[in-house]
Amino acid sequence: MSIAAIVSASLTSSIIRSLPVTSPSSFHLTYSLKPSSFALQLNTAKLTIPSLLRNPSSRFSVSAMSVTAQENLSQTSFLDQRESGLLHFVKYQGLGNDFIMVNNLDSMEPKVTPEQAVKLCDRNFGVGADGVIFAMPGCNGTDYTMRIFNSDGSEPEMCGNGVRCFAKFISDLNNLNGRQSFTVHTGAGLIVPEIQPDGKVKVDMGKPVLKASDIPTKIPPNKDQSVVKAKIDVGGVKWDVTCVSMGNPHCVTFGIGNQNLVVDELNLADIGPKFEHHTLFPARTNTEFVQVFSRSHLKMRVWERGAGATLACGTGACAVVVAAILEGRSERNCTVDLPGGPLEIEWREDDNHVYMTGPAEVVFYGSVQL
Ligand SMILES: N[C@@H](CCC[C@H](N)C(=O)O)C(=O)O
Repeated sequence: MSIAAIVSASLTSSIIRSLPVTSPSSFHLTYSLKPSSFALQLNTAKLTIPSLLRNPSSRFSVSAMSVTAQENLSQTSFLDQRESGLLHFVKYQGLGNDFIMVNNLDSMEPKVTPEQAVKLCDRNFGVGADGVIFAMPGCNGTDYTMRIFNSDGSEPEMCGNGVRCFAKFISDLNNLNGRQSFTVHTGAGLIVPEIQPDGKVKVDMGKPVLKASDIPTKIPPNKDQSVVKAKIDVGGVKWDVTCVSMGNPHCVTFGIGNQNLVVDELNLADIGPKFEHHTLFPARTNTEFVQVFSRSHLKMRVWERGAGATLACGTGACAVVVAAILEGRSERNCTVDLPGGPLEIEWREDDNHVYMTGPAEVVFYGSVQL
């Protein structure tokens, strides 16, 4: 696998949308190894980049592109790599949780295998991402289906930051005729994102699952089958944990006994894998370590199943607020600070659904040979 092109590290989605991409003969690209000095020079308007992604058959012929590199990038090899077997993608990030988004709207079969996803996600030898997300046709009456591979190639049921990126990706790919909300089928069931006037995405994440066997966890449950404030031994230390599924499994800890966590002091790379692979979690687990600032302001760090330490986890932030409420530590509306920035989370009493609001942005458009 080799990266054939990386386009536009600093251009925003709206600028990209308005960029005129022309017929092959008039497409001219000035490529620099430094993203900040990248420039795209185009002539008359015919196709937009999103329209190229929408209609693979109308993709430009790369052999007609003129490439100029400031450093000694071989023009021939750069173009040769783009002749066949290319995957066109858009890289998105939600609070630094980053994804390679694939237009898979013409098939229910992912265009990338789990093994290829591992290579694509590699930050040294690939594009670099926490996961690969596929936008697929809807099923069970939904508008779309979202599937995701973690950076280790495993397939989780859901991804909160990913579904916000998915919403922006879909609105770029498809003319939604002013509609800002649609339904998405996921492994966690029906998810409903809504793009807000300020560009952030609010997502109805559905109901949290609290029944131990459904999360799943083997921690002996309370009488109501939930696992709230249970003690488990991880790495020789007795941690207090509450377990929540947001479609995918989460183990939330506010610390050890009455000691409040200072999350910046944690050695996540040491303790995270011990939770993830603990025998009490038969499907492995995502783990959130939480510090409470006030009843409406929490701070968390996450060790994700199949992806390790990430800058943010949307389902994790939802699980954290559910756990904080169950443990009597917070109100139903909270700001959750993550290493990549804050998310607004609400666990609504009337419908028992969790709502997540946060950003999702384009990082760059690119093509890669699989
Ligand atoms: N980062 C995601 C969660 C992605 C899936 C997770 N690693 C799992 O295996 O469950 C989020 O924002 O929710």
